[in-house]
Amino acid sequence: MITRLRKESKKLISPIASALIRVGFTANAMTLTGLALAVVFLLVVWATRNAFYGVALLIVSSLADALDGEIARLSGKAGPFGSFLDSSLDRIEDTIFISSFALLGFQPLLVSLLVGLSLSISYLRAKAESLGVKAEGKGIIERGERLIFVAAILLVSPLSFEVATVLFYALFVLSAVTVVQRFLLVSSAFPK
Ligand SMILES: CC(C)CCC[C@@H](C)CCC[C@@H](C)CCC[C@@H](C)CCOC[C@@H](COP(=O)(O)O[C@@H]1[C@H](O)[C@H](OP(=O)(O)O)[C@@H](O)[C@H](O)[C@H]1O)OCC[C@H](C)CCC[C@H](C)CCC[C@H](C)CCCC(C)C
Ligand SMILES: Nc1ccn([C@@H]2O[C@H](COP(=O)(O)O)[C@@H](O)[C@H]2O)c(=O)n1
Ligand SMILES: [Mg+2]
Ligand SMILES: [Mg+2]
Repeated sequence: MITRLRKESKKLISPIASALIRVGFTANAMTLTGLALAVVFLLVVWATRNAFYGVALLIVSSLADALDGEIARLSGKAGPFGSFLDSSLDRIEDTIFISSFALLGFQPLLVSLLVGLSLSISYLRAKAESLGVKAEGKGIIERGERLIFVAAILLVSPLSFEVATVLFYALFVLSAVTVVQRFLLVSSAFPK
């Protein structure tokens, strides 16, 4: 869903990306910055057991994920390596952000299953694209939506663990639905 925001978000993202290019930031440096912020996020949540501080890091890391591509495009350096780096590090960041729930009292088994669902959503897109099937924008909960859910759960958990748990289960179910949607998208594209 949020992928459709891409055009609108350019108004916000492009000026920041241009300024960063002027001070010498490269797309790959921004992609790596997103990962570094995710690692710091995990250390902060581990040390404080309170996600409130981590949310700011998650937001900036997410912003870095939106910025890296824009820096690449505006500097005319978008390419296959950057695409590989961006998507690969996204998976590590997704793993880090979701795994932090285990530090906040969520059921570790469900947390690990949710990590698996999140990675499966992205794997199915990658496999679909390798078979020539477009999967971008397909599925009820893509990465942008997942990040928003994760941020909401982290923000709410210190205030009401019950509400955070409802959001966690909602994210879990929506992620499972997205896996099925993307699976059906690809399986229906080819003769059995
Ligand atoms: C109810 C309240 C308590 C709500 C609380 C939540 C708030 C705190 C808001 C949190 C916002 C923030 C945490 C998340 C939003 C930012 C996020 C939308 C930006 C990153 O978007 C994802 C990015 C991913 O696309 P990309 O092509 O780089 O990567 C692909 C993706 O990983 C695919 O995954 P999937 O398979 O689809 O799951 C992989 O398959 C692909 O391989 C891979 O390439 O998208 C980039 C462009 C976005 C579409 C544009 C959106 C930009 C944002 C609007 C920019 C602003 C974000 C600010 C940080 C928001 C500030 C919020 C404010 C503080 C409230
Ligand atoms: N280090 C990078 C990061 C990204 N790219 C290019 O941008 C595309 C992703 O754009 P987003 O707006 O979704 O981040 C990616 O597919 C690459 O083409 C890059 O070249 N180098
Ligand atoms: Mg990106
Ligand atoms: Mg990305």
